[in-house]
Amino acid sequence: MTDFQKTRARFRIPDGVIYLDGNSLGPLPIGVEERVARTLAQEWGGQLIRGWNSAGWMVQPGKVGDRIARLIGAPSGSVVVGDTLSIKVYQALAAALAMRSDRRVILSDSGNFPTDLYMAEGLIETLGRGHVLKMVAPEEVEGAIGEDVAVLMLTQVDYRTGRLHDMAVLTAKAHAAGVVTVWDLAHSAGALPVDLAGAEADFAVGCTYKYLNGGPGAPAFIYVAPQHAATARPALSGWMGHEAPFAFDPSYRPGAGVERMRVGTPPVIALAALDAALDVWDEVEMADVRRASTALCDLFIGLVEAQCPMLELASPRDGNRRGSQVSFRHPQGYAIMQALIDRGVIGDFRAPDVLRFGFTPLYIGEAEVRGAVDVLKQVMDGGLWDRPAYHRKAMVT
Ligand SMILES: Cc1ncc(COP(=O)(O)O)c(C=O)c1O
Ligand SMILES: Nc1c(O)cccc1C(=O)C[C@H](N)C(=O)O
Repeated sequence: MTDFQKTRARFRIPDGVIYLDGNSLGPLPIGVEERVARTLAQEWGGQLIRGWNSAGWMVQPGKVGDRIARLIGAPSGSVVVGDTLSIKVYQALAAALAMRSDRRVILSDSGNFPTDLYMAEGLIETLGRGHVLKMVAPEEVEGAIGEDVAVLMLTQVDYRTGRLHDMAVLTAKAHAAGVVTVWDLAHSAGALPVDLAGAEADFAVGCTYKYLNGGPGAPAFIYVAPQHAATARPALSGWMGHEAPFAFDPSYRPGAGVERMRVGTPPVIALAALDAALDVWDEVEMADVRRASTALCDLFIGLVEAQCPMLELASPRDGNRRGSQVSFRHPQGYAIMQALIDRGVIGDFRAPDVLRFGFTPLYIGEAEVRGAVDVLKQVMDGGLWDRPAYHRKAMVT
């Protein structure tokens, strides 16, 4: 059984802050500071260009990928890390479309994160072959899977509501109709148990700055199912995905397996930070994380509904259908969130009216949940959100 008291001591959270936004940016794991300092001083400073070999910088994307693979039910050698999630979405979708070149529909849902949809739109234009992006409501996805669809592209956990798609059921339905699947695990990796191999997912991507605590701008990951890895077409054919980058061949030959999804030079310092951030997962069982996070979310929902009845639950009530976040709606959601942040309770706001709170037992416990609801009640009962400063929108919300 995981001891979450121990894992909490591994994160740097400022005094007086209740941090409920790890679903957007995870907090700083303490070991990261030392590791980055070592990478800078000993590796970059001491080894200079030799570090690509002697410090293992060149093989980091696959090594860190293997550590993430373990958390998402993927076999070793099937995940590689680098670039941003938007780029990885593009690559996975392009490779998936190439596998189903006789069809033209990309099916997604209105709960998907905008960048995934934007990248699909851009790819459609670049391909210029008449693909269409078909969007349906999340609950209509299953019924919309048919033999016209080339690729089903979904984010497993809805960034706004936390609603959780059943990956195994939707992937099986997709495969029965000859549809290739692309799963975005941005809000799932490190939040709940994911079983890519068990679900027989074709492609998956995700970011590492949320529940994996890799830091702002931490590189993304991509998974390619082993049976596709030797034939998947990497749309972004950069030299690091080449079979032999240092042969400096004038034409591209894809590298072995998932390595072909690498593009350019790996972000060595960010990868070192991420590698150190992943250490905490060596001590925890994902099933324990899930059990504890569901309990924290349930507790939060119960307390908010009892004490702040003017807020309307926007997340599924059933913990099995929810990720690791809880959202409530209120027309003054933005100002309410600013008032909370001002009082040390950090969640976030998503337009038009969603107050979003992420819970992870790695550093959040029952006391923080109760403390956050106390502050929320004070803000609501006292109308403390109704100040001009709380209505002014910041650049990043
Ligand atoms: C589902 C999803 N996809 C993509 C992104 C962002 O991608 P990127 O890391 O390229 O900014 C996010 C959050 O920022 C997200 O929640
Ligand atoms: N990636 C982000 C960023 O660069 C700035 C601000 C927020 C983010 C986020 O991660 C947003 C997040 N994906 C969301 O679910 O809203």
